[in-house]
Amino acid sequence: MNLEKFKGIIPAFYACYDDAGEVSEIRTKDLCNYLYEKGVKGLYVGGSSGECIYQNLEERKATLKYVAEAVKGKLTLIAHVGAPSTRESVALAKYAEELGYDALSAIPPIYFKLPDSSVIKYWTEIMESTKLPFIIYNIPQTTGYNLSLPAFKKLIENKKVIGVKNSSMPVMDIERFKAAAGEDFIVFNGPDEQYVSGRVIGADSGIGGTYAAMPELLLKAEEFVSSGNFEQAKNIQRDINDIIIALCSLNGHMYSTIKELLKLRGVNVGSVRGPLEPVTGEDLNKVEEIKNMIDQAILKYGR
Ligand SMILES: CC(=O)N[C@@H]([C@@H](O)[C@H](O)[C@H](O)CO)[C@@H](O)CC(=O)C(=O)O
Repeated sequence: MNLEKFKGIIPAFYACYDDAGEVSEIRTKDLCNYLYEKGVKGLYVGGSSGECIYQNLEERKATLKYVAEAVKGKLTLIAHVGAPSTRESVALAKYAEELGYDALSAIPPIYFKLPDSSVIKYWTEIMESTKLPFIIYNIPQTTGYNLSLPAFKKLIENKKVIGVKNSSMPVMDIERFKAAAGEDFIVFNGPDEQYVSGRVIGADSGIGGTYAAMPELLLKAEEFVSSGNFEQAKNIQRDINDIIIALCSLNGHMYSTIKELLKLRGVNVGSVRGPLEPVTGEDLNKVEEIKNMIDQAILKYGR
């Protein structure tokens, strides 16, 4: 399979709500068009940034549909279909296939601590439900499940597995997954704070939750890495990290800060859904300062 379409900057897509907190078609499409115009490679739809665990099946299907209607054929589309039950995940997977998505992906099962055998069975049942390729999603800090190398090796025996989105913090995990799976396989860097190091140690591409807040900077970081300009890659990563720390420093959840920031950048996707908390009071004024940090960095590196 030609994996080129998965290589590049792939923002994790945010849940887009109207002012009443319902999934919004128009705002979903606005964010798609905004990111397309910025030049990203694809979208990872309905993952952590998509607030998937706070949405019901119909809402998740609606988002998959609105995104496909807006940018199918223009961007690589990966549907995150991880859900509390296998049944729901399979329903989402089949729907994503109908809509023409390029690949599926899923977190491991949540809430119950299940053995490797159950996790592998869950992922395999999703894979077997469609003809689409599958990208494993390893994110131990939120799911409590840390994908081991033996479990990974077992999973990649299935040729439908074309990649892993690795959000665990040790960059060495990326190196080990890449070493085990080889060239004909995509390892996605998950932690945006180490995009550059993830790429240098073996990641082929990146999917991230802060990319949509500052796509220009991630695209530039990728340009520096792929052209071998490691001094500038290191510098831009430092600026990206200052921005991520600022995004996490306000009184609401990071996604809420990012959504306020996006309003200032010209695209309104509403706010977050509880139990995530919105940014309030004085802290709302600080979002402007974060926008200025991004603007300054864009000017500094040129894009
Ligand atoms: C734990 C977590 O949310 N990790 C994010 C990161 O991109 C994260 O937002 C970023 O590194 C800032 O900490 C991604 O790996 C996952 C993600 O964005 C998604 O699935 O939507």
